[in-house]
Amino acid sequence: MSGHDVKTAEVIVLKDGEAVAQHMAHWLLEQALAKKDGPFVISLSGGTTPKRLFQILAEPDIAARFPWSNTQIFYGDERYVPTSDPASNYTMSRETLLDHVSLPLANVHPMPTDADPETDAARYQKELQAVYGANELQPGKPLFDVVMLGMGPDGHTASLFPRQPVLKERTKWVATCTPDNAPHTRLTLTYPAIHSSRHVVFLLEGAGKAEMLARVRKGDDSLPSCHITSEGDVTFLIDEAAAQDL
Ligand SMILES: O=C1O[C@H](COP(=O)(O)O)[C@@H](O)[C@H](O)[C@H]1O
Repeated sequence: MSGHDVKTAEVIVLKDGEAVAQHMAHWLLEQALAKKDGPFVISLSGGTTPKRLFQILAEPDIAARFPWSNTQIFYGDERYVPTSDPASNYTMSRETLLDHVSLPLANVHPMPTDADPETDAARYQKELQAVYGANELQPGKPLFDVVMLGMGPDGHTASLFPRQPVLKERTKWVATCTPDNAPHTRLTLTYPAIHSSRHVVFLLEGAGKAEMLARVRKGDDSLPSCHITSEGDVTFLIDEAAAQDL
């Protein structure tokens, strides 16, 4: 996988959403097994796209080989709702994946949503810092092995929404965002936190993603997804429907 930003990113096109989810699951297993010098740290994306991937990771064939005890699970964004709310990204991942594998509880890091958004963003940053082992991001020492991302119909990714102050955040690792046209306040990783990664992988499927993806690849910098970078590599793993305007 190669390319430090969305314009130079490798684009892998597979037949359909099932093929994308299968490819990602096997690739993640390889990455996790290859990680020998510390924990395998992953940030999961939210929304509906990763659901099938999570189910595949929970199937016995992969789940039995995945080094769960060496894996730390974080989230790229969260809707500021209780975990009982069906909009919770954490809850979707728990129901499809976490409840079905031998992952120590201490290795799962849902974004907290029980104080207030600013306090909880700061708490989550501290939780990341504890696993990272430092309070400042250092080039050459990526925070994440893998950051999974999706993309919304307005070009948002994680909860980096168009025109929001969070897009200018260069210091915090986690921040709040209250989008104009989405129902919930969000917590989100910021650009610098996502940049501190070995691999960023956008998972996109369906014709609904096609136009936005084409605009991102052409460099429409009004779209938050356009500004995603990684000190490692950025890859688009997409299906044929999402690729139709490329
Ligand atoms: O709001 C969100 O949307 C994007 C895309 O979601 P999807 O349902 O089209 O897969 C997602 O990546 C982000 O994490 C989420 O919170």
